[in-house]
Amino acid sequence: MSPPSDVSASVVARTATEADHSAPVRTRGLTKRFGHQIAVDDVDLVVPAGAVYGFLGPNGSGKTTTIRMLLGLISPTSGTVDLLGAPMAGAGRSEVAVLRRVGALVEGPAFHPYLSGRANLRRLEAADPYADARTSSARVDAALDRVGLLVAARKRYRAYSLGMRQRLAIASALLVPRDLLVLDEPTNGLDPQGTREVRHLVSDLAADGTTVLVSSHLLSEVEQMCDHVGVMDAGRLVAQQPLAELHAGTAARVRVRTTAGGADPTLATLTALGLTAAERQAAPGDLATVTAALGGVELDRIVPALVAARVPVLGFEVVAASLEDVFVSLTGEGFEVSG
Ligand SMILES: Nc1ncnc2c1ncn2[C@@H]1O[C@H](COP(=O)(O)OP(=O)(O)OP(=O)(O)O)[C@@H](O)[C@H]1O
Repeated sequence: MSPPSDVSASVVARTATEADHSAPVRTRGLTKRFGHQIAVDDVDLVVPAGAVYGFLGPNGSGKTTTIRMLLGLISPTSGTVDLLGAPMAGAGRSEVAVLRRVGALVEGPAFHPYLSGRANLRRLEAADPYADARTSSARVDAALDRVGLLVAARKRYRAYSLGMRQRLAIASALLVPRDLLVLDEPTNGLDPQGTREVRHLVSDLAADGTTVLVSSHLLSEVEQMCDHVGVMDAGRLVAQQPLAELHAGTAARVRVRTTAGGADPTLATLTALGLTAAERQAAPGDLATVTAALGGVELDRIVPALVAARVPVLGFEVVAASLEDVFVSLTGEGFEVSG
């Protein structure tokens, strides 16, 4: 679907002008086709240094495919990827060196249920041809400590809660120091407690200066965890902005409470002033609430115009559009807002 609103037009325009050459993740025209299907379509992703970047989009919108291309797990049909300032053109030595500084959780590692958390990480360490065996045990314990699992290090994996299992998976991505962490839907399938644990862990890692790219199909999660957001829809990146800017740029609506019944003149008055998408909802006790998008209409003209039209105004307020409104306008109906 093409971005329908003026909101989407402005945020996409911004994407094109954004020029941050120090960005830990930058793609240009990144595209992936599977047969006739375009899974990722001309994506210019820019993840600024130090950001917690929420890669948001409905299931099937192309997030995982994009992440797999970033990490060199599949090759793009066209377009380029720069990670930590270096072009990722193949599987050469320089690419491997860059990828050592990138921790990733795409499909979680397979953990052995009867081994402890610590023993599981040691197994993964032992399988890493680049790992220094002399520092292995210290690094395993540092990673366990980083995700708050040192006290449970000797417990068997199968006794771990869902949140602990996911934190162990993130620990496996932290066995060597990382400048960039890429997490694909890290809270998928977790209970609320596990989700909170992962969210806090991501905040802690970001506070230490690690840039984090985290994908999610849940708006509430991105709102709570991230400071930047990129929105995918049907393979296209339809918005990319700091979250605060997206909030600031959202169209405000006015809300009028009135007792005007019958042929209520409120809708017509607001529309005549230039407000758009006016809606009336009846409320108990002869009350009605009329809302409309403010657009560029001067606020101080509204109440006098309503009074002149003999609308009994019981209440008048301006409400900022929620991010949910913005994302629904970008990706259409059916976008999941929370889990
Ligand atoms: N290996 C593949 N072969 C064919 N089609 C694929 C392949 N991988 C992904 N696709 C298709 O590409 C599209 C994007 O999938 P992708 O997994 O990247 O989306 P997503 O946003 O990560 O969604 P989800 O959260 O459900 O994984 C989907 O229509 C999917 O069916």
